[in-house]
Amino acid sequence: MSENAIKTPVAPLRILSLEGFRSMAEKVDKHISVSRKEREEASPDNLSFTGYYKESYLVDASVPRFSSGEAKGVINETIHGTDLFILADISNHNLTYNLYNTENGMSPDDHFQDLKRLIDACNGKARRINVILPFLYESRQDKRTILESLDCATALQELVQMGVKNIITFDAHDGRVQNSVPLEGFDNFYTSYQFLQSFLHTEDGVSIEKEDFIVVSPDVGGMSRAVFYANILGVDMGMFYKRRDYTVVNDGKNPILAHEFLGGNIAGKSVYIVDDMIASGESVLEVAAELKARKAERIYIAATFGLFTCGFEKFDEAYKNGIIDRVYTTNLIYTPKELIDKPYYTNVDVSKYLSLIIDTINHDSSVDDIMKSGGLIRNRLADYREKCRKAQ
Ligand SMILES: O=P(O)(O)OC[C@H]1O[C@@H](O)[C@H](O)[C@@H]1O
Repeated sequence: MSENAIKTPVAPLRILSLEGFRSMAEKVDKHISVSRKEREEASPDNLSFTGYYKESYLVDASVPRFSSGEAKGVINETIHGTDLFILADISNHNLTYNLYNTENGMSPDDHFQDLKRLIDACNGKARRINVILPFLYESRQDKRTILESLDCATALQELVQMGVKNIITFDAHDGRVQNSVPLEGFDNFYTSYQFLQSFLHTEDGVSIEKEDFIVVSPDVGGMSRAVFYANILGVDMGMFYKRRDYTVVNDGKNPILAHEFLGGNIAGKSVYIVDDMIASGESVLEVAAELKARKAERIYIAATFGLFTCGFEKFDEAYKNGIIDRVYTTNLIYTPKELIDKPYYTNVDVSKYLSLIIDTINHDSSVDDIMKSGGLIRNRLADYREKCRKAQ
């Protein structure tokens, strides 16, 4: 029996989603409802907790706006004494609001402000507030090296000052940003199991043996991620580093002169390029082209967050020219239908994992086991290898 089935929850669970993340919240809600129903039916005596199973845990809330662009957070039902999980996708650029009679696209700042409005609207009534920001707001502005704003740390501090007790995120650009809020909970989850599961299912039959498969990080920052995959798969890894012109600054960044490769032989191998995010796509596509020039066989790109800030044209082209074979990103952020429909795209569903995380934290159980996915991955890989062996 899982720890969650025997430990009383901190307080009744409720889930409040910002508008841009409702589809994920609905999926998560369903998973929790189903598992709690099963748990309650399986051991009715263990759960003397009223309202444990609910058809839905979602809270009715909204953020209406004035025509000036100002807004307010409104919660339309009681959340008194609850363990409230607020979900926000600050990257959802598909939403708009009326600003002086023009449709203004929602920016990460707008979403973050709405998140704070809804925390404010709770008016101290929830027993505990947990915030889930899968794509951590301002995660790439996580350190200060010049006279510049330290946006991620400041935002985390703001949440904590408003009473947030746990901040939950995924594949943070640099997890050390949690040091900015040392006295409250900060959990950074990885989705390696969900990625490999989806990859092995989609690329059924592809050889993942050392002589045929290699993991590559497109930059130094992503190296530990690639090392994890290479270790668990038992294959080699390589990495690129960006050679930059430090005398020039464009859009706040030093332009990249070249992607230099450090690693073994690529020729004839399938390459799994792993990264935290695809923003413009420049990094992964340049790296893919470099790998193809080194005679890579197939090229798979796996990134937790697919922002695609410059659209899909360059990816379409790369696919058409045989540079890339498939792109995997998760549903932890808004995924446009246009992307879902691409022949080279697979969306990795993380909703069940997120529901397990919420359920576990609501029970105040340790998240250690769900964070450490090594055992699960090993079992899945063993099954896959056995299947491939039999098929030979
Ligand atoms: O090259 P694009 O896609 O614009 O940017 C994404 C990359 O920039 C880095 O900060 C990320 O970690 C990722 O490697």
